Amino acid sequence: MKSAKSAPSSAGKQSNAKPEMHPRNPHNLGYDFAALADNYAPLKDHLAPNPLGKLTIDFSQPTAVKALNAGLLKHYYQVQHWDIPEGFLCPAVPGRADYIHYIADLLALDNNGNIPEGKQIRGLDIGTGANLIYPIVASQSYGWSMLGSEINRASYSSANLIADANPNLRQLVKVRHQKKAKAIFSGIIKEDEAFDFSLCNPPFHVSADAALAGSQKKNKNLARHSHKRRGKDSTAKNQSSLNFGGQHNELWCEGGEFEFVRSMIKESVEFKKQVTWFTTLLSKKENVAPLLLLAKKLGASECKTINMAQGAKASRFIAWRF
Ligand SMILES: C[S@@+](CC[C@H](N)C(=O)[O-])C[C@H]1O[C@@H](n2cnc3c(N)ncnc32)[C@H](O)[C@@H]1O
Repeated sequence: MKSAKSAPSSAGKQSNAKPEMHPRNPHNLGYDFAALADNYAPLKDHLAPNPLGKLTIDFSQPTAVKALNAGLLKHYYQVQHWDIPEGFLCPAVPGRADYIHYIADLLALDNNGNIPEGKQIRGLDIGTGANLIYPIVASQSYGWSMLGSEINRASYSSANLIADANPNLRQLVKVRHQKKAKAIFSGIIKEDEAFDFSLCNPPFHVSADAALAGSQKKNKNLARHSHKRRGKDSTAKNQSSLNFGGQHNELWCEGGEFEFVRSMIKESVEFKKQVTWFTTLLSKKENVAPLLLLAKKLGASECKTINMAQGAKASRFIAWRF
């Protein structure tokens, strides 16, 4: 494995993460809106000073969040053309980047503490979404080859369009359509393929109703914060708009994230010779112990929980290998 960077001493740390982003995360210092807009002009239309006179955007407005993302992806990841269809999940880039940097630390454990870089490192993103966010960050941060899988036709087409529109992505990123409703790895990983890791941001709600309620709660909070930040009236229109998008079938599946990851762990046994580290985000802390227990029962030789934090928000992913 080629390596240029060393993992920080916190590499592979399994608990008590500090409330800050990964040290290599370029979004650690917050958004420099002026610099982003200089590099991506459409963002200018969405900038306004907050009550303290600092430039910001209205985070409750989907078009503003989308413009911020396009600006971030251009500035930090050399993505010249990025767009998603209306209503699809618009990712918060800093948190997604954290997952990738912690995976790099995980891989460094088997590489004398050095972060492996280059296209010989292969990653698989289960459910890459219409936005292709993880393959973008992984390929442009570390030069890794990434395969994204996606079950939703429209998301699959959108992810492919993004890769096609950017030669730096197309060189390293492939997307495959998952045709089987219940499959995770099967139909995606070919017999002669091997991956250093898989990652996943699973659909986490148990039903369409729960997904809708979750989105509405999130948007209400954002509209309230945005109102405070910008000293503007928060309107009913703001509160009902889906700022971070997320078609319901992107955000929910039968049984929620627990069932999704349970299937993933069970299916991972069949692919244990082809994937070194299996990983997935878990939004609910209480799902960690039973799912890792299942992995152990099915023969995993090593299991980890990697805690992350973006400001006040704690998150985590689990990792297992055979
Ligand atoms: C929460 S979204 C994550 C999207 C994107 N990775 C992100 O982080 O913004 C989950 C995605 O998984 C997709 N999905 C659900 N089941 C799947 C499966 N069995 N195989 C591949 N993708 C699947 C959904 O269509 C959706 O795009």
